[in-house]
Amino acid sequence: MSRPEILFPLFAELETLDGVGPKTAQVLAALGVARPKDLLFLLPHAAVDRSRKASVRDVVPPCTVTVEVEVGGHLPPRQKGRPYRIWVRDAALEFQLVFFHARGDYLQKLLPTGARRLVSGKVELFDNIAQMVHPEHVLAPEDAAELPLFEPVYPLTAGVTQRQLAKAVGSALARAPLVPEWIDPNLIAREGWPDWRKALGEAHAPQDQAALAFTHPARQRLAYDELFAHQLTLALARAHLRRGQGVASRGTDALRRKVLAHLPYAPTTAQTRAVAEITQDMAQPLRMNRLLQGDVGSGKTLVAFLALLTAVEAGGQGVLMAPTEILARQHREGLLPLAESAGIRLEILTGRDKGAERAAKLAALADGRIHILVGTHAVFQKDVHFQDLRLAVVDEQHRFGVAQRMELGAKGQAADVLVMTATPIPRSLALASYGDMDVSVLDEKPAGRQPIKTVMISAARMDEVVGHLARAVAEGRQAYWVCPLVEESELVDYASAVERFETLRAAMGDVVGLVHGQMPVAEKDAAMARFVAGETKILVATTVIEVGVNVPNASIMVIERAEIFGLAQLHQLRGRVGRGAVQSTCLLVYQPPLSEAGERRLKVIRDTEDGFRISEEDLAIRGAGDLIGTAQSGLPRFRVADLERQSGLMAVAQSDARALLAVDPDLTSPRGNAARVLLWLLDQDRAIKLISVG
Ligand SMILES: Nc1ncnc2c1ncn2[C@@H]1O[C@H](COP(=O)(O)OP(=O)(O)OP(=O)(O)O)[C@@H](O)[C@H]1O
Repeated sequence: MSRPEILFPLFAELETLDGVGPKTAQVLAALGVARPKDLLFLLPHAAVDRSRKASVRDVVPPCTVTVEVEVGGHLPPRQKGRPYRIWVRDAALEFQLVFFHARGDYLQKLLPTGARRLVSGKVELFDNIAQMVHPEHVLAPEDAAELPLFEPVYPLTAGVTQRQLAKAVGSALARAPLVPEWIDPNLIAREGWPDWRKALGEAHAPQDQAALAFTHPARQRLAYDELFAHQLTLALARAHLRRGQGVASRGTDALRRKVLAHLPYAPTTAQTRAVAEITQDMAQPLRMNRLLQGDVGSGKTLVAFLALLTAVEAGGQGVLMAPTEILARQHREGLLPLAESAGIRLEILTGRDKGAERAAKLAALADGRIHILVGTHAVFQKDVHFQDLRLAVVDEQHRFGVAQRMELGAKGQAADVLVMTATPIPRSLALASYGDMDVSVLDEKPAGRQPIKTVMISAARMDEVVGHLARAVAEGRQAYWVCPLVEESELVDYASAVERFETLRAAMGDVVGLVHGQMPVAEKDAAMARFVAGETKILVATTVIEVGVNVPNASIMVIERAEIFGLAQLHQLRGRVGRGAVQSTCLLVYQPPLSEAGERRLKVIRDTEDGFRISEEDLAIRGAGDLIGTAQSGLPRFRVADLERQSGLMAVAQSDARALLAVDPDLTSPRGNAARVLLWLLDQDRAIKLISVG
């Protein structure tokens, strides 16, 4: 489907806008403004009161004021480095305009003696004389209308001025067409929201401070538009995936029974429930698109494996994709005995497989001799063919976005998709990231786990930390030691893993191992393997161990410079211990002095092990944009909507979007067509391609 014609002017080149040349266009591009329409959604974040006063005498300096003046006379600097002064007089008072490093001929032109000018800027008292240093605006009285009484302030990037931006926005606004309404009329009426064009006008021309608040109807509406477009995309993706002729994979329970009998423990209630939800979904002829969300250590891997067995029981194959080589290998090690007990073949495929060995694996995969494949991204390479892929499990996919999920489904005719994430996220964010999926939650940890003892300790007491560690190692325990960065940064004195490794090794000998992101993969694996085998007792690491690493015997976690880590990250890191039956300890080592905010954050970690609570606190402290690092999280970057403060709108948008698609799956009704316009405006048009009817 092509772009609606009414939107053409908004999709023209930026240079077609007033006051935008090639240079400005480049600067705007850095702001994420590619087309005139993007300017519409670049809302002012503040505004300056430029209401006209008769005299600077009417205000109490220092303060921004806008007055009309008559230029009295110029006082060029008598010495280099001194300012250039110009006497002016408003209705009641004489004062000075002050310029540093300004050229006299330029100022003579701007403010000729005897002329009348509207000047606006900050006045302050200097030697009891009112002065305005570098007025922000100087206008001829006949141009006064150019300066609104309440001047919007746009987020700026170097290289473009407020005035240029305001002009470009104005020019884009003039192109905003009358659009059909895409929001549910009942909702509009209930909320008292303006129509789209009016909302844009009001948001860009605030008349008072209240107009800048996220609660203002114009802003609420524009935020809702954004959330609605996003949820519509997710709902379309969901409908599309489910519509893709799914295969009903009905298990026989035969393999699962064998594996469960072999396990040294019983699944938790939550695991059993999740498996039931998943297998029920797999038995449907619709394609499954499901998220398995579970806090650290809640036992997601077993759930995924039982789902994979269901695919095999139904006569098909399954694949489990991990984000890193280390994790893929760990899954293989953990699952191999279980696969053997079920009498099926499980293989691993990563970027390291080459030549004849790889070819043999691919052949075995293509004719169905391999039942379950575990691996990295390599499992989705073009030449990897399954005989009958029924289920794709993706581990730790908070690094993927909706677009990648759409691609993933394309492998195998209509494989069911199960995504595992250990990142507990608040509901509003979960809806933003995973609104296209159905969700199973593991909200229970396996029995017998002891709470982790978490303490905050100053780096000044490093000797005690090392002493504690030495005693624990002597008792046969294992520990992780996490450092923030690999190489000593020139700017910030972060502890470096390499350096820490060397000092610990000097103190404790070769029971100390090292693993960091810059190491060659083979070395990394070998270091991990030595730790898993218990050959090394202390593993100094960077955050590469953050996600998913499982060494149940490790019961101590030292995190150095804990105050600079994010809460979610600390929670993930700490989750590496407390996986066995012994009491585990987590030492949050901070560099004093600890800031108030730093202390508050570390205390959150110290006081709870509940990932969902931690994520709520994190959201409260940091804000949604930061929370999972939007760029890599797949969480869309909302331009207008504020996920923290407008989170309520997200749920409304989701049900509204699903409701619209229920009655108009192809978006062909008048409201459906209006929604298409919205999707184009907000760069969600790829969703339209998912609709069968163009
Ligand atoms: N029901 C259970 N009872 C006891 N132990 C279990 C149970 N289920 C899983 N485990 C064990 O708990 C540990 C953690 O499981 P798993 O690695 O699947 O956690 P996870 O949910 O993937 O957590 P993370 O995201 O932190 O890696 C493993 O050693 C696993 O064998």
